[in-house]
Amino acid sequence: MIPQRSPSPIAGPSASGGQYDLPANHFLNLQPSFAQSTELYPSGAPTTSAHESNGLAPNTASLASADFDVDVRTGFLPGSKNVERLEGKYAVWEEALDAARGTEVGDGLIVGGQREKERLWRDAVNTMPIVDIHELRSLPLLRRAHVVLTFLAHFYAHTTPASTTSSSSEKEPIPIPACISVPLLKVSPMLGLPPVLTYADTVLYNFLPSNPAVAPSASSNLPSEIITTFTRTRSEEQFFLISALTEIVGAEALRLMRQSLDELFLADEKALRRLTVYLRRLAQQIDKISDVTMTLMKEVDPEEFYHLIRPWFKGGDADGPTSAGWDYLGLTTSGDPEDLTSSVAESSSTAGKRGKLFSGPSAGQSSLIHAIDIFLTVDHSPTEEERAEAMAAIEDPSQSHITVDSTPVSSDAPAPSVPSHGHGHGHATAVPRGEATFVQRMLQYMPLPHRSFILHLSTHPTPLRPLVVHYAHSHPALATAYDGALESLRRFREKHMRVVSLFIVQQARRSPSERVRKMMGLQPETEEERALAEEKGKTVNINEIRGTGGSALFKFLKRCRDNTTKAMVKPSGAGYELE
Ligand code: HEM
Repeated sequence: MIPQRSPSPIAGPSASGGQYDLPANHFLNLQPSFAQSTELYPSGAPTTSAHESNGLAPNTASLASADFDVDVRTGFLPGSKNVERLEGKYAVWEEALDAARGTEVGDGLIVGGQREKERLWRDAVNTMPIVDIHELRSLPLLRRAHVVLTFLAHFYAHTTPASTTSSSSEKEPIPIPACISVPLLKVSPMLGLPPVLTYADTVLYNFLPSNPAVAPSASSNLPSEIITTFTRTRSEEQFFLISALTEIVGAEALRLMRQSLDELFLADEKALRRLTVYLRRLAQQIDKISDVTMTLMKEVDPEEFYHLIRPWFKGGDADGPTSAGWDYLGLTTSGDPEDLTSSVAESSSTAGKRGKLFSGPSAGQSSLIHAIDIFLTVDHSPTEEERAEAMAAIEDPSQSHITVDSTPVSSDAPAPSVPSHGHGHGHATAVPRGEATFVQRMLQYMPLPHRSFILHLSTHPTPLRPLVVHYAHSHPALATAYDGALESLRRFREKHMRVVSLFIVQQARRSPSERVRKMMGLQPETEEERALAEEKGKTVNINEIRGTGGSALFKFLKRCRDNTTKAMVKPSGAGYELE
C-alpha cells in the first residue's frame, strides 16, 4: 500500500482526487523487489541488480535505507567492516598484490615496467590459475575481490612496457590476463561497477576504522587506516583516508537531507521552520567537508601525488581518442552474452572491440557531492551550446586531443542511462562525452545501489528549489538558509580548486625533485634535461590539463562552481580563478 503523506503545495494533488501524482518509476509506485534465491546463494544472491529499473522498486521507503547501501551512520561508506584479505583459493590474488607492492616504500613495482622486476612479476601473474568466484558469498568478500583484482589490473597495465603494446602503425590494446580479467568481469556486475579501479575501490572498500570491531562513526570511530595502496607512501594512504573522512562527515549531511525531504512533503508552517534549521545545519556540514578536504594540503606531498601515485590511476582511455584501451582477455566479445565488458560505463564506440576505454578513479565518482547537488537542485546538465560543442568534438576528435597531462579524454559518445542533475530528468539522454557530461558519466563508476540512490533522489517529486522560490518572500529565512547551503557548496568547490591547482596544475609545470625521481626509479637529471623540462613546463596550457576522470580541468571545475552559484535565489559575487 502507498503510504499517505500530506500533499505539497508545489506538486499539488492529482486529478484523481487527493491522491498524489508520483512519477511511474518512483519507488512508492513500484512493487518491491526481493533478492532471488539461487543454487549458489539460497538466501538470495549478493547482487545489487534488483535495483535496476526492471519494473521493480528498491525494497525501501527511505533515503537512508540499507537497500541503497547508504548507512545512517556511515553514509556511502559500508557500515560493515571491509575485508582486509581474501583467503583460501583467493589468496593467490592477494599474494600477487603483495609481490607488486613490495614490503616498504620504494620496494614495489614502478610505472613503465622497464626493469626485470616488473617483467618477472608479470610472468608470474601470467601463470596464475583462473579462479572461479563461487565462494565469494558476501558483499564484503565481493568488494575486496574487486579491490584486489582492479589493483592487479592497474599494476599489470602500467608495468607493461609501451614497446610491447604498440606497433609502428597501430597501437595494440594493453592485455589484462585472463586470471585477472575473468573473475573481475564476473565480480564487477555483481557490484554494479565497471572492471576498472574506482573511487569505491580506493576509498569506500579500502579503509578500516580505529576500532575495526565496531561500525565506523563520525563521532567515535573514524576511518583511520587504508588497506591497499600502490606505493605504500604515507601520501597515498592519506589521499584515500582523507576522502574516507569526507564521506563519514557526509553521513550527517545525508541525514539532514533525508529529514528535509520529509518536511518537503508536509510543507506546512512547522515544516518550513524545520527545513530552515536543517538547511543551516547542512551548510555547516558542507563546511566541515571542505575543512577535511583542505587537510590534504598538509598531509599529502603534491610531488609524490602527481608523479608517483597518480600515474597508477590511469584507465584504458588515458591516451585520449586514440587510446588503444585495455583488452580483457579470456572472454569472447561482440554479441556474446558472456561479454561482460560491455556492461556499465564502457563507451559505445568501443563496444565489441578488444580495447575497452574505461576511466581511472576520481573523487568526482563520490556519490556525496552528487547527492548534495541534486538535493540543492544544482543543475550540471549540459546547455545546448555545450552539447553542440561536444558533438563537434566527436566529428573532429583532434579538437579534444590532449597533449599536456598524462590523463586525457576521448571524445566518443556513450549514452548514459543515468539522470542529469536537473530535477525531473530521470530518463536516459544520449549525450556526448566531455566536461559538460562528466558529472553524468561518473555516475557509471559508482556502485549500483549508490547510482540508484542518486536516481531516486533526482526523481523526487518535490524538489527543494521550487519550494524555496515559492516561499522566498513570505519566508525569507528559508531562502537565506538555502542560499547559505549553496554558498557553503561554492566554498567547497573554491577550496577544491586550490587543491587541484597545487596537486595538478603546479606539478604539471615543473619536473620532479631528485628525491621523487629516485622513488620513480629515474636516474638523476642532467643540467640539459632540467633546462628542457623547465622550458616545457612554461608552455603547459592550463586549459589543456585533464583530470583522471578525463575532464578538461579548468573549464570543468569552474563550470561546476558557477552552476552552484546559479542555483541561488539571491546570487553573490565572483570567485577564485584556477592558476
Ligand atoms: C589531492 C586531492 C585531489 C585532487 C588532485 C583532485 C582532483 C580532481 C580533479 C582533477 C577533478 C576533475 C575531474 C576528473 O577528471 O577527475 C576533480 C573533481 C572532483 N573532485 Fe577532486 N581532487 C582531490 C580531492 C578531492 C576530495 C577530497 C573530494 C571530496 C570531497 C573531491 C571531490 C571532487 C568532486 C565532487 C569532483 C567533481 C567536480 C565537482 O563536483 O566540483 N576531490 N577532482
